Amino acid sequence: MTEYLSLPIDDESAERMRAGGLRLALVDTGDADAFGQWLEADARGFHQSRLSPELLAAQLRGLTDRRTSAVYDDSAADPSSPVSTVSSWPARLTLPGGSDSSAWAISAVTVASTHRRRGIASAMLTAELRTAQRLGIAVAILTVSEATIYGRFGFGPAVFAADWKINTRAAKWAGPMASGRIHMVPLEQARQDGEAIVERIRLNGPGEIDVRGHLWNRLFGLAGDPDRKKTLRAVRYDDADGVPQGFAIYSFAQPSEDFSAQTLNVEYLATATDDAYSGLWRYLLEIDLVSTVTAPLRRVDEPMVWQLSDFRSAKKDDEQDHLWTRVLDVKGALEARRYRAPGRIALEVSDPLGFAGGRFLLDVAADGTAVVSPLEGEVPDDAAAVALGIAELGALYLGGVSAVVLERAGRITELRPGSADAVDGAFRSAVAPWLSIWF
Ligand SMILES: CC(=O)SCCNC(=O)CCNC(=O)[C@H](O)C(C)(C)COP(=O)(O)OP(=O)(O)OC[C@H]1O[C@@H](n2cnc3c(N)ncnc32)[C@H](O)[C@@H]1OP(=O)(O)O
Repeated sequence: MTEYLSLPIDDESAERMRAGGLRLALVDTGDADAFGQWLEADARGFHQSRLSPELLAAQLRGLTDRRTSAVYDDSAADPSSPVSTVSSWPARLTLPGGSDSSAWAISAVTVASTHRRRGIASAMLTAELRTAQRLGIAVAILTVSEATIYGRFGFGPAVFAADWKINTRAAKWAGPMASGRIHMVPLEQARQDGEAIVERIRLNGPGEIDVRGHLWNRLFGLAGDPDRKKTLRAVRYDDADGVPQGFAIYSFAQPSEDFSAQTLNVEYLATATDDAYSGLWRYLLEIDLVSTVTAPLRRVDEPMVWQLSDFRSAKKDDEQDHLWTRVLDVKGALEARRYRAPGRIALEVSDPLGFAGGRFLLDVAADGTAVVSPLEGEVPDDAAAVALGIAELGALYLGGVSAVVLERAGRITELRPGSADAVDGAFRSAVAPWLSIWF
């Protein structure tokens, strides 16, 4: 489906921009000049360097599958350079229960520092949400630069990630001994073999999206960034039958004074089996001339910690919100996922922006599927009941946030005692949701 690329720009936001002397438009990603200016504006918005010719060429080639919007100020000194950027596409988001569904992924939200705080980002984001609704997509998602921006648009933090730091001089491997073997592989080969592995495991836990095209190439340093490519190494894990079951990409940072105390950074690690997981972690933790392994953007409940002789040798350097979720269609979103326990839950959802609020009854069957119907009148006697904002529903959606905690924080209200616990019984995921990349 490519309808999302050509659907006309949102009228309401275009009108709002026009009233302020600005022009909201779709960017033709086949026009190298216009799209090149957009890509430069995007890099400038995140305070990144100007794009090298290689990086520009790779992005011009690799990002054409995104709906690309810009705001222009025709009175500016350089009117061809956008004063605001955003891009979006329908990603496949893994939901609790092992299915996936279309989610509107929003990225590259920038407003030039000359034009900030005039409502441009608000116009762009509400345009994105209306566009997703017009396409019949029930949920919008994004990874954020700051946790302060998106709550007002109805997004809640739903997936968290941790940066791990392991002291490899203290950590001794105490986990299972893997039965397969590790192969050094060129980056191009890891990219090729890795694609099938990642596709095989994508539905294993909620929160992941399909990583393809430019995003996928970028992981391997194959998206026009020669500096990144220079530093990366790749290994593949094959099981005892010779079948590839995992891979890792990593790089080294060398300290100036002690050559035997280098830091290995795990750039990406994907495994399809527990055996591959043990094999690759053990390999990464036992490399010579390394005293520290850092592993950013990993699971908050990484099993590796339980495979070390010294539990304290692995610490979280950081743990923070990663994927934010915005429900645009309560029925569509809640019926797409599965639940852990049968029961009935009444949800009174408020949405100040008017996209998806209302009163709903969620009926979960014994097989974990659910039907959502509008709730009119009294809450049925046998139902739990909570009142919550759309951002809180977004936070709960993938099963990684506790309704009991949100209730204690005053973020959701129990309309019947014990209802937050009932929500958790149905909504929580056995494994913490995880998303392995930024987008
Ligand atoms: C998914 C992603 O791409 S995440 C990346 C987000 N982008 C960046 O971090 C790049 C640097 N920052 C920027 O480009 C801009 O500052 C943006 C995009 C964050 C905000 O753009 P603006 O056009 O200034 O926002 P806008 O004027 O629409 O602000 C809307 C509201 O959000 C608030 N707001 C905007 N930015 C921030 C912020 N960084 N922190 C807290 N509040 C903010 C505004 O004060 C305003 O509040 P109000 O409605 O109560 O008055």
